Amino acid sequence: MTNSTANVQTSQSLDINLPKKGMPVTIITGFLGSGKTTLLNHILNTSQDLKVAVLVNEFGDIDIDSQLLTTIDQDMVQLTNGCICCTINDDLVEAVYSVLEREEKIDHVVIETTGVADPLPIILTFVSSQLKDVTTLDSIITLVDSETFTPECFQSEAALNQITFGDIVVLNKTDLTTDQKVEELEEWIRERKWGARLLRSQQGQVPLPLILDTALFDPKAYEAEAKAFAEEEAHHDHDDHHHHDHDHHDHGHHHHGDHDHHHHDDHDHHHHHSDHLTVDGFSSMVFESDRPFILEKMQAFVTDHLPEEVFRAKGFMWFEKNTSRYIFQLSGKRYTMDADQWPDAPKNQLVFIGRNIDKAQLNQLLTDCLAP
Ligand SMILES: Nc1nc2c(ncn2[C@@H]2O[C@H](COP(=O)(O)OP(=O)(O)OP(=O)(O)O)[C@@H](O)[C@H]2O)c(=O)[nH]1
Repeated sequence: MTNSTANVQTSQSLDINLPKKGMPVTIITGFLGSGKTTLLNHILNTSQDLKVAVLVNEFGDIDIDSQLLTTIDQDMVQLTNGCICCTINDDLVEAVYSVLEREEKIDHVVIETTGVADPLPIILTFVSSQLKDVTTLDSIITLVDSETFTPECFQSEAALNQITFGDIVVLNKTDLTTDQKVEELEEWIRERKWGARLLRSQQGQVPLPLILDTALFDPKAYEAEAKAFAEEEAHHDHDDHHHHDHDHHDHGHHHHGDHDHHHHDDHDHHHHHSDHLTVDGFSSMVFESDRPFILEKMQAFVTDHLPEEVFRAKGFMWFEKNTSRYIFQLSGKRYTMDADQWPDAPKNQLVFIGRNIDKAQLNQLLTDCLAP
């Protein structure tokens, strides 16, 4: 189709000019530590011909996830395989547009949601906002930790909703549990979500054709909720005096990487906020230090003194008399520390997530592990 833009209405003409209209989008959800980032890395590593743009929605103030995908921390970064990664700071619509506006080839957008959030607001943003005209939601993938997941799961409504919304449910970490437990889980999930595609995996290793370009998402299932969502958004927009322009009619003027977010901060009508406060009773605490840890103290802390309320932790550790960077991953009772290299000056950077964390106490325990 060429030269037809002159005939279309102004409000649509820019969308039509958008190079990546109709972009397929996959949303990855799943509870804390279930393997979302691992699956994302699998997608990035095995999708040779497919150019994937990644949007990361982080819970916690530092950006560990996008650093685990690559080693640069800006709003939008180039991954080593040429894919791009963008952090959803405040505004999902903005983040999606900044991807669609890019000139290089992109075939698919994958969004990793935070483990503690209900994915519904993100889904509804795609089916009810202006994004519905420029993107196609392909499927919602829910990751499940087969070892730790139980239907009573952490009394978290979000964890259950994540399963209800999954078009594809990946039972991950099957290496840590028995076949029988996996079968029971599958049965339970089938009862809760009829027709979902169920897959089993270790380290998120699933064949990409089973999870990308599946067209399993059904917008009709969300019609009523989408309507209510759109009305509520309109209502909030109406109340908001200095509301910023959500229409991207001026998108041609944006320069990538310098999106101005400060005017979003003083109002919270965006349900898709990656909010740093409390989601479903969970909160996060960030610990950063330019002093190294003492290895023995840190190990004793992790194995013996970690408060029970901490369910998930991750980040980078620096130890005295040691030149490696350690990637720390803790999920439930398990943790790993994998050595690699510092991309720049060493620095401890950790995020702890859990319910009712005593932040002052946790901060003190960690400070006590630092070298003098
Ligand atoms: N044993 C085992 N470990 C796994 C598997 N998949 C992922 N892991 C590990 O589980 C931990 C959590 O994985 P992530 O991919 O970071 O989980 P996530 O869902 O992104 O975590 P959040 O972003 O905190 O919600 C990491 O240490 C992974 O290496 C698996 O199949 N088996």
